[in-house]
This record gives sequence, C-alpha cells and structure tokens, in this order.
Amino acid sequence: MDTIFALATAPGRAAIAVLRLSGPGSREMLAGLCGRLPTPRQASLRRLRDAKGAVLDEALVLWLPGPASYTGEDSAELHLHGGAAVVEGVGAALVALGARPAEAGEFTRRAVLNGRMDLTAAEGVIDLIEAETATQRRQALRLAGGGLAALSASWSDRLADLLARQEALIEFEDEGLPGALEREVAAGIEALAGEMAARLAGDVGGERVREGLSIAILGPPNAGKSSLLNALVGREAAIVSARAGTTRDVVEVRMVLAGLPVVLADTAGLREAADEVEAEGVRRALGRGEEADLVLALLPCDAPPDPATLALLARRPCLVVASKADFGGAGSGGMPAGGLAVSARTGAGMDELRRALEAEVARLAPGAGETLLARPRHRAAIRDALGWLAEASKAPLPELRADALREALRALGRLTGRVGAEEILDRVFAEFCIGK
Ligand SMILES: Nc1nc2c(c(=O)[nH]1)N(C=O)[C@@H](CNc1ccc(C(=O)N[C@@H](CCC(=O)O)C(=O)O)cc1)CN2
Ligand SMILES: Nc1nc2c(ncn2[C@@H]2O[C@H](COP(=O)(O)OP(=O)(O)OP(=O)(O)O)[C@@H](O)[C@H]2O)c(=O)[nH]1
Ligand SMILES: [Mg+2]
Repeated sequence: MDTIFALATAPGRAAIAVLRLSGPGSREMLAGLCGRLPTPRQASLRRLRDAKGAVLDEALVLWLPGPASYTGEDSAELHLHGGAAVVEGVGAALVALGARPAEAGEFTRRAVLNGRMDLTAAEGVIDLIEAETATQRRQALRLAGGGLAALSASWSDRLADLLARQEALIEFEDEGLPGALEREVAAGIEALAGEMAARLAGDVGGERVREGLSIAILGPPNAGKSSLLNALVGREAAIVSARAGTTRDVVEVRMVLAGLPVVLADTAGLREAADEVEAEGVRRALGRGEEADLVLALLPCDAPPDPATLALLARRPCLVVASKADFGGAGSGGMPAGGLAVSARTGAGMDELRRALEAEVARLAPGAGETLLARPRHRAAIRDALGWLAEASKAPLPELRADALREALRALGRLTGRVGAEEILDRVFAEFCIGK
C-alpha cells in the first residue's frame, strides 16, 4: 500500500494550508520531516526540514496512528503556513521520502476499504463538502453519519437470517421439516419487501435536495419576465426594455428557496419570432420549459391570454402568475380571479409570490433533509433487492428461493460497497476532490 499525501485545504493564498498524509510510511516520513514523532493526536509545533536539513516551514503537526484515524491507517496532518511555495516545498520533501500525491477521494476510499465507513457514508462526506444550504447539510450529515448504512445493515441481517433458514430447509428437505419454517421464511420475505417498498415510496425528494431545482420563467414577450427575475434576486441580472423580444439567451441566476439551491432562468418571450435569432431564443425558452422542475408562467394583465404559454401550462408543473398587476387586477390576462398577481414595478404581490414559490419547492422535495435516499444509485439498489425478494417469493424450488435471497443480499452489498465492484467505487470517488 502506497503512502499518499495531498493538500486538504483549498489551494491559493490562505492563512494555513493542511497537508494530509496516510499510509504505512507515514510514521517514518513524518519523523523524517520533523525529527522525533510527536505524541499521538496531540498538536505539536515543529520545524519541518528537507533531507539536507534546510528548514521548510514551522508547522503544527498531528501524528494519527492507525487504526484510529480517518483512513484507518497511520496518518499525519501538517498545518502549514498557507503559501504556494511552502506547500510545494513540503510536498517535494514528502515525495523524496517516498510518498506520492493522492488521487481524488483516495483518503475516503481507503476509509471505506478499511471498514471505517461504508460507501453511502462516503457519499455523505462528499455531499457535505458540496452542501450550499442548511437543508443539504442536514441530508448529507444523515448519510455521512451512517443513516442509510444502518438501515441497509439491518435489512442485510434479516436477509442473511432468512437465507440461513432457507438453506436449512434445503438441507433437511428429506427429513420432512415442519412446514412452519417454510411459512416463517415466506412471511419474513413479505415483511422485508413491504418495508423496502415503503421506504422507496415514502423517501422521496432527497435527490432533488442534493441536486437543487430548476425553475424557468416563461410567457409572452414584454410580460415582465426579466423584470420579475431581477426583482426576485434583487439585482439587474437581465436586460429589461420596453421593446418586445429583448431577451434571447437563457439568463440563469442562483438563489435559495425553502432551503434548496435553485437555478432560476429568464427566457425569451414566446411568439412567432421576427427573425432567426429570436426564433432560436424561443426554441431555447421552450426547451428550458420542458426540462425545468417548475415553470413560472407569466400572463401579463395588459394583454390577452397567450396560447403558447397556455399550451405549456397544460403539460408542465406550473405556477401561474399575472404580471404587471399595477395595470389592473388579476383576471385581465386570462388569470382566474384570486390567482397570484404581482407587479415587479411596485413590488405588489412579491412576498406572496416568494411564499408560493417556496411552497412549490417544498412540494417538489418533500421531507427535505429528513430523507436517506440521496442518489439514484440508492433507489436503484433497493429496487433491485426488492425485485429479487419478489423472485424469492414466487420461486418454485427451495434452491431457487435461496439463490434469489442471495442476489437480494448482493444488491444491498453493492449499495454499501461491501460487495465491491471496483467500478462502483471508481464512479463514486470520481466526484471527490483531491485531499478528501
Ligand atoms: N484537521 C482535521 N479536521 C477535520 C477532519 C480531519 O481529518 N482533520 N475531518 C476529516 O474528514 C473531519 C472530521 N472527521 C473525522 C473523523 C474521524 C477522524 C478520526 O481520526 N477518528 C478516529 C480517532 C478519533 C479520536 O481522536 O478520538 C476514530 O474515530 O477512531 C478524524 C476526523 C472534519 N474536520
Ligand atoms: N407597469 C409595469 N411595467 C412593467 C412591469 N414589469 C415590467 N414592466 C415593463 O414592461 C416592459 C418589459 O419588461 P421586461 O421585463 O423586459 O419583459 P420581458 O417579459 O422580459 O420581455 P422579453 O424579454 O422581450 O420577452 C419594460 O418596459 C418594463 O419596465 C410591471 O410590473 N408593471
Ligand atoms: Mg426579457
């Protein structure tokens, strides 16, 4: 096993830079850098020297002998002065001592291989690094804290128990074991399948929390789409003008709604375009409307209802809003009376609109932050296991039932990384940054 090192903090000008070292050579390399080893897990201030004895930095050093370390191996941390030349120099000294730069996610990968955490907890770690909102952080912490690992382990335990009994049934088939055991196994499979199905049905929204939502503002030209986007984000992100057909490109801004990161997109007004450029803009607008999680449809109070916008409303999850409400109440633009009416000019209805958007986001990501299934991979693995349980239930022979139970167990093993197809690990750790 190689000894690896990496900058664990962001590169660039900084107060301190943390270099992390892990692997069997850590003890010797650390001693090589700073003389005698510090007391384990105690911060010590040491002068770091290269092979020739030249001082590289004065650093706070942590000696973290395995297995009680993040990776489970002998590890160390060097809290350096945060300068590019300092990091460079200490890195070069470590290479001279036999270490190599770590690959993205390699420390956490080792933690998984050494049984310090399972694959879903490792995914929680990366989600924690990428979390931009408190809701995302809560979800990531549940995962990193082993929430899904524990659930999967309890299911695996029960499956292993059912499999053992099924194997006993096969072994003692000729001795006429009581049918009671067979009924017990069948009931156990039923119960487990029921729980998995309930988890799949009830644990929704986690993927949306992780990835964030996309909302597209659509409507006829001059409806005030760009003005509304600017009012929602509080800055002049998109060009506004009295001329219809001002916006052509999709203009994206990021904001947080109901604890979720949202990309809000302003689009070209929908109409028979006057020229090629506008036509492309309208195509892009419609495309964005099709892929958005929510369409914010604007029907201006000063114009008749627009057929292209209405057609989109019929197909996509929509929040319909009457814009330019200062021109008259909701209703004049084809809005039902009592609908949401806003004026980007006066600010009327903007608070209500924000609340309505938050309610839509909350509806699209229910249970936000309280879920365990954060990735399509999680859902797919459980669906897989459930499929094998269904096979087991209807298996005509005891051996086939045992085979199906074994496959269900393997599906859960892939979820936690215990059944280790190398490519699953590669895919998960490709998302990581270097140093984690
Ligand atoms: N300086 C520093 N800060 C950090 C980390 C780190 O590795 N170094 N972490 C890393 O991502 C996170 C904290 N997570 C960690 C999880 C486990 C262990 C660890 O070594 N655990 C051992 C020993 C615990 C102890 O000292 O009592 C264990 O649980 O056996 C360290 C950090 C965030 N902050
Ligand atoms: N009275 C009134 N005028 C508004 C309101 N919102 C926007 N306008 C005006 O309506 C005109 C068009 O506004 P934009 O925000 O550019 O409209 P748009 O929907 O983005 O238009 P396109 O990009 O051309 O599709 C501008 O002159 C705005 O000042 C409003 O709430 N009330
Ligand atoms: Mg516009």
